[in-house]
Amino acid sequence: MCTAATYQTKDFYMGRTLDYEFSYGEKIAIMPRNYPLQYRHGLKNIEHYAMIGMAHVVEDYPLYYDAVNEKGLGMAGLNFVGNACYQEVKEGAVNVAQYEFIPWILSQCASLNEAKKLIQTMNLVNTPYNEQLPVASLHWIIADQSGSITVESVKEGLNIYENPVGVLANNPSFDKQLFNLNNYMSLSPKQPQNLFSKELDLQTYSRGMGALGLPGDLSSMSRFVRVAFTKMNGQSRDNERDSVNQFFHILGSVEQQRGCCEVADGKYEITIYTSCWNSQKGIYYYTTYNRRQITAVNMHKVNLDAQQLTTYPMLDDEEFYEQN
Ligand SMILES: C[C@H](CCC(=O)NCCS(=O)(=O)O)[C@H]1CC[C@H]2[C@@H]3[C@H](O)C[C@@H]4C[C@H](O)CC[C@]4(C)[C@H]3C[C@H](O)[C@]12C
Repeated sequence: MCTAATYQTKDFYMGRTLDYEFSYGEKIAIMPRNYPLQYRHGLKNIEHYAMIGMAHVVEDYPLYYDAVNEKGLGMAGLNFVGNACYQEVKEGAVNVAQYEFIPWILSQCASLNEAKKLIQTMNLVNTPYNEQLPVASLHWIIADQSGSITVESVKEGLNIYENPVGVLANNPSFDKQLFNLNNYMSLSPKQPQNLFSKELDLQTYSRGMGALGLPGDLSSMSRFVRVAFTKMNGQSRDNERDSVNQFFHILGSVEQQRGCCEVADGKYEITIYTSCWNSQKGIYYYTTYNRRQITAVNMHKVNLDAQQLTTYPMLDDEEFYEQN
């Protein structure tokens, strides 16, 4: 399972949890403007926007899971197993392999509006990166300060949904996730009133009773509701430290602890990492299952006019702060 969210304070933040039972080996990868970005089906854009994100890097090529570009447009791919369906390669079409979708958009689009237009021109195809790697079954959230969309390639074609919540989880399709929120409209951070019956003297005997009914399980439908509620009601000051901290708390509401979600005998899905980027500043923050300390990589600290990819290992060891 995975969950992605956006968050607006003074700056615009976005990120995701990456939940899985094994890791492909992740790195934080900065693709500078002159990295020779070539596409599988013949498209090329040599000079492009720079981007930073989490990727599995093969042969110096970043297979991005999530990333943000220097213009503040961000994107994350989340599992959409059983629903994702890509096209066959078509002669004469703008064929974009599923693993190229993130760099294809982020290298060319400075805003969500530009992304919406570019997506209309694309034929998203099922080409795998190589024979060792499967075709990933994903759907995507794309967002900047102006809003969010969800992109789902299904057997009927490409669906592009406005995403007014700025949240994405896994199955089912986004329209159903959004509709499901109707079931929770009475939830509130305030204490409830007794609307149950005038004849009964019902009392609020604990704080937090306004959110009674907020689903606490790990299913994606429930995580969608939980993150939406936490994000929509969460409060923080608007400076960097408080915004980033608050963002990690929002996604912390759907973290997966080892042991609670068994996917095969003795195999458990966990939150391998959580990311949060500041779209304006190009800073990519992350925590991992073992490293709760927030770690930051700033894309503007490398030469963004270079040609080579810069990668940083995803640090995964906890450093306890010894106070005495
Ligand atoms: C498994 C990851 C998604 C995690 C997730 O959504 N879990 C939910 C599980 S469930 O639905 O609820 O069952 C996805 C997100 C991004 C994916 C990776 C990226 O798409 C980049 C490449 C794409 C290649 O085709 C396959 C390897 C890969 C390196 C992908 C491996 C895997 O599919 C990743 C890592």
